[in-house]
Amino acid sequence: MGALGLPEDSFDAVLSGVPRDFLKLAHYPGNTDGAPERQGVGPHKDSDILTLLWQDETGGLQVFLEGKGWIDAVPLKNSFIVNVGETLELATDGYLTADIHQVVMDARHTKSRYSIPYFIGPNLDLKEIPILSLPKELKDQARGPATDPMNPLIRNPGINTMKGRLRSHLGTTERFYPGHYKIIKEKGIIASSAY
Ligand SMILES: O=C(O)CCC(=O)C(=O)O
Ligand SMILES: [Fe+2]
Repeated sequence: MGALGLPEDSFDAVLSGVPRDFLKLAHYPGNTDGAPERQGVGPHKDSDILTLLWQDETGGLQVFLEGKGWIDAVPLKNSFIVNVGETLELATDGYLTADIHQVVMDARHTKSRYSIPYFIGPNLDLKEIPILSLPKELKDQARGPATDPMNPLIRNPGINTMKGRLRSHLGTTERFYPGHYKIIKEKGIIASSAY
């Protein structure tokens, strides 16, 4: 919050409440037969506040840059990737934007990829994510949250988190939330994701 020119406690309401952070251990099998693509993670934004992501030296993670397309997030030893999540995009009214990323195990990646994302999530009991009162010079640069009809950013953190979970685990969604599954399949409004 200090980096945004705000008091350190400005985001306490979003960070408080029952713990809802989680850590995932991911394994993507290597692409050993030269197929154009093997199992990865489809393009998505993380729905949380921030993600701290450790990846091994295999590579496979890509970030979408406007005007440039997909670029490799080349592994840097002893470093973490920090993804801005949808919650921060909503809270800063689009001053910070959640990055669109994917994992593509193309023919370059013959070895298994291991990654450990740590998702820092919002208080699920809040009714809505508040908009932070950014200093004028930052506020002037805020473009408003993205309005992609394929991935609506929902201000209620419980519903937005649920959106992320449903699209991540389509098999479970089909079995226990058949109505939601139908919407995802028919309208495609929730892109594929691991989160
Ligand atoms: O495994 C990775 O490197 C990224 C996974 C990811 O983007 C996610 O789980 O949200
Ligand atoms: Fe992600």
